[in-house]
Amino acid sequence: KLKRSTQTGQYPPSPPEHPLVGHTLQVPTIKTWRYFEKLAHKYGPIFRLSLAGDNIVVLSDPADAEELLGRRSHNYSSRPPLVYAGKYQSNNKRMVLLPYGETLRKQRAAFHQMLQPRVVGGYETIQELESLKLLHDMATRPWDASRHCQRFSASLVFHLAYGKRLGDDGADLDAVLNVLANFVRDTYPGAHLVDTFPMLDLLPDVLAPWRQEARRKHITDMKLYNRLVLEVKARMENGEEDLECFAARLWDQQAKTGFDLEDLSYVAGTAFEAGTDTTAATVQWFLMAMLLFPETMRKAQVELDRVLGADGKTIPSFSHMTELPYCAALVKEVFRWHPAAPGGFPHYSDVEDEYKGYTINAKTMVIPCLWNMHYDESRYPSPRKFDPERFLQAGETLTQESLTEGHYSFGFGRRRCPGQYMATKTIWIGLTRLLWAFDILPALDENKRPIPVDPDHCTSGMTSKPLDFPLRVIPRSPAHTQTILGEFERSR
Ligand code: HEM
Repeated sequence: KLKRSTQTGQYPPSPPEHPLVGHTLQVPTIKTWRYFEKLAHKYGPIFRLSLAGDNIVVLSDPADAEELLGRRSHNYSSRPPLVYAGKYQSNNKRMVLLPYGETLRKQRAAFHQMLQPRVVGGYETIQELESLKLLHDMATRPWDASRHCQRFSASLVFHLAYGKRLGDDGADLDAVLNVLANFVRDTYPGAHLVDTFPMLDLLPDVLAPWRQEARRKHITDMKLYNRLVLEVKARMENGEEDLECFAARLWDQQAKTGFDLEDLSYVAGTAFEAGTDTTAATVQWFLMAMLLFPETMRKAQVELDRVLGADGKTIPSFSHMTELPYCAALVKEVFRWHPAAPGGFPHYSDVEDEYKGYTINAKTMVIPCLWNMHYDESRYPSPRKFDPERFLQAGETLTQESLTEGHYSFGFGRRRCPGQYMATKTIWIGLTRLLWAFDILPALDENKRPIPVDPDHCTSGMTSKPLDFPLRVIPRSPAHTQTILGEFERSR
């Protein structure tokens, strides 16, 4: 629990707290960001919570996040330590959970090399191929939209990491989705008692069965990730020298980076873990937005027909991006309207700091609440309305990089998402092609009335996506379907 410091200023405001357990019993474990929204209205853009022994400061104004997590990033670039998921399940090597230091620096450098704006153009072929498969799946099995979104994201990042596609029902897909499900569960706040009471880590193995369980998960994850990167190595040795994927680049540079098999496996695997759910959630939020704000879909389709012709013969590709400003604005509005990680990823401070007259203790979890930033009336008028026009009025020139700007969905400072340029292009091609190909409409009940959908019906956790909702995905014309089926056949 926070104690009043003697020399420095006061702590940020906070709701009344219990003398022993702080705010632990008040903070809901589901849709925590909506609770943060209420607190920000009452206590302002910087407030404090004390949760199960952790000091937390929640930031709701991007200017504060840019100052603390950006300009003062030397102090706010760590992550809260997780004994179960970080130390044992990940052997202190999983990037998303790493404290600030040498291992993180090396892993981020490897990511940067593979994902900086200058090189992401190299992945366009993969993105066009996987988004074509998404259209094909939607056209042939429209009732399974949510699974197609999952597959699109998983297969794309898998392809990028290991240079091969995920089969529809292959063992790889199940195995990697299983690792992902474990990871999401085990890093959720409160998932393991030892992370609330780190003292429990002092217990010997016989009294701490959770430790063996976490180590077993590490071994299972490693078996899969080792196999995948070793397969890439074998392919390179068997003559596929031009294999274009993360794992291949990591093997190329191994002498320089000094990564061992385990490091290499984690770096490639991390791309998959961090990139899959976030991308899938964004596509699913888009589908829901189209049901709720159909006029924005129509406007995008008018723009697409003007640029590509209304005959359904030309599928949009990256070469059309600058001619489609409304589609780009719509993509940005999806990131704004429902960020995939609405609560924000926690950063962690190393030493005590002073900001706007407040003391922020060492070892404080600093959470940039993306939801509050995106629902600030003064920045985004009528924030609940999905309105791409808000990004067009600024009159900015459109570049691929600008898709990451104007919203905060990729976080802040030195821990900002290293996949952001790749991710925005994936989302752009996926969404633009869906808009070109389909009318995305509410499902109808037995009386032919639209079945309402509610964005509040969503999952909670580090990422959030809508719970399955009914919808109709209808090809815009037989010619559109013909083009999709024809192009898909040619791509096989
Ligand atoms: C729409 C898709 C995506 C969204 C919304 C998203 C969002 C985020 C956010 C909010 C963070 C935390 C930033 C912070 O701590 O301030 C993050 C971290 C991360 N993202 Fe993404 N991401 C997406 C896709 C991807 C992809 C495709 C990759 C890799 C290919 C990726 C790799 C990572 C990694 C490795 C981290 C951890 C960085 C660190 O801890 O230093 N992400 N992402």
